[in-house]
Amino acid sequence: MSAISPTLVRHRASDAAAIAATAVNTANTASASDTLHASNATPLTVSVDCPAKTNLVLHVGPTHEEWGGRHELDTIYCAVGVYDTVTATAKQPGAGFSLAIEGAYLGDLASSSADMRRNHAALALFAMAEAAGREPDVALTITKRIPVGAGLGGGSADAAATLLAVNRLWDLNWPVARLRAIAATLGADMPFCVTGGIARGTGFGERITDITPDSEQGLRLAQEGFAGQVLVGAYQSQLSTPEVYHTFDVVGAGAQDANHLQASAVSLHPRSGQAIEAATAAGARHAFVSGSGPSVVAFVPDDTVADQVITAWRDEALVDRIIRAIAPAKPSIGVSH
Ligand SMILES: C[C@](O)(CO)[C@H](O)COP(=O)(O)OP(=O)(O)OC[C@H]1O[C@@H](n2ccc(N)nc2=O)[C@H](O)[C@@H]1O
Ligand SMILES: Nc1ncnc2c1ncn2[C@@H]1O[C@H](COP(=O)(O)OP(=O)(O)OP(=O)(O)O)[C@@H](O)[C@H]1O
Repeated sequence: MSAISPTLVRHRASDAAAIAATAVNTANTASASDTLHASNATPLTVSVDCPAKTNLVLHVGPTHEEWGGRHELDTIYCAVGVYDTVTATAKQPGAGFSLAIEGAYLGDLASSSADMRRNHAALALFAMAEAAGREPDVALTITKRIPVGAGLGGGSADAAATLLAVNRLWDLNWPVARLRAIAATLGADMPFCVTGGIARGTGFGERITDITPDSEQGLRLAQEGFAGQVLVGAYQSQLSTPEVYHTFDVVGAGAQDANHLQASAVSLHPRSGQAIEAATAAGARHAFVSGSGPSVVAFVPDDTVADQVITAWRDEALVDRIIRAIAPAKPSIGVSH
């Protein structure tokens, strides 16, 4: 795959909201007549900006049949300020659901064979409808900015955003614990994505213990450089999470790797390993494969080091796209009537 010159994209929640306001439906567009006209009571459209996730530590243990063959994990999740935006708009009763996806980097979501009913956001809507005993008469739009199949939990973020949006759209106001319980039936990363921030994940990743910034562990992580400016090195190619885990079962973890999946991700996508070495040499405090990869996350202490890492990645074309963001980050919910 010839590397294109990486483009630099900056993300702030306000940017995400602004871009979301101009989202244009590109598939399965909801017809205007399906959408309920303005009413004075409940919100008609709820918009959620939901950040990506990375893993500051990802220790992988044995598989468990009762978890569908998933591995036992002990991980530190950290939400990263690259945001997808999901909007949920009430439709006429019986109109059914619709899903539109917009964005410049849609990966395999752009293919005509992508089944909208299997999209993680649609699955989250169906799970909420079942739990609430309602029909999923909601028009969903997703504005994607989180690279797809990158190890950044993009699908999980969209699913979590949908849970949060529908919880508000239908005035359910269910607590986080209930939303996380529904999220855990959909995917390992999703319960964390409901709240973002920093948290420990155990089980297959779904058992969440929040780590607040002012806690001893939160302060220690910040002192170690796991907070502030982050550079994400993203790629046109994707990695399959199941394939990375299967490769881990063969090659194991790198002796010094905090992310036990790093060695298998790099064996499947060597450019990620080169990007980690270049970022470290350029002064990054931490550089590692994000989750199951291939994207690379680099925590940098200041603009000078950030520019050095960007130059190193660009000069040697070690990544295809560079995203600057802040970590940790949290979802934000907006309501319009
Ligand atoms: C790699 C991580 O992103 C790290 O946070 C997650 O472990 C993966 O989370 P995810 O993509 O939400 O994973 P799921 O959608 O639940 O599972 C996808 C596939 O990944 C593998 N998988 C996932 C989680 C886990 N603890 N062990 C696994 O072996 C399994 O093959 C599973 O069928
Ligand atoms: N809303 C969505 N956004 C992104 N991918 C989705 C979505 N819905 C379904 N998918 C599918 O899920 C697959 C994994 O996408 P995703 O971006 O979540 O990967 P990932 O970031 O590697 O996930 P994780 O880090 O949780 O393993 C993609 O191949 C895509 O086809």
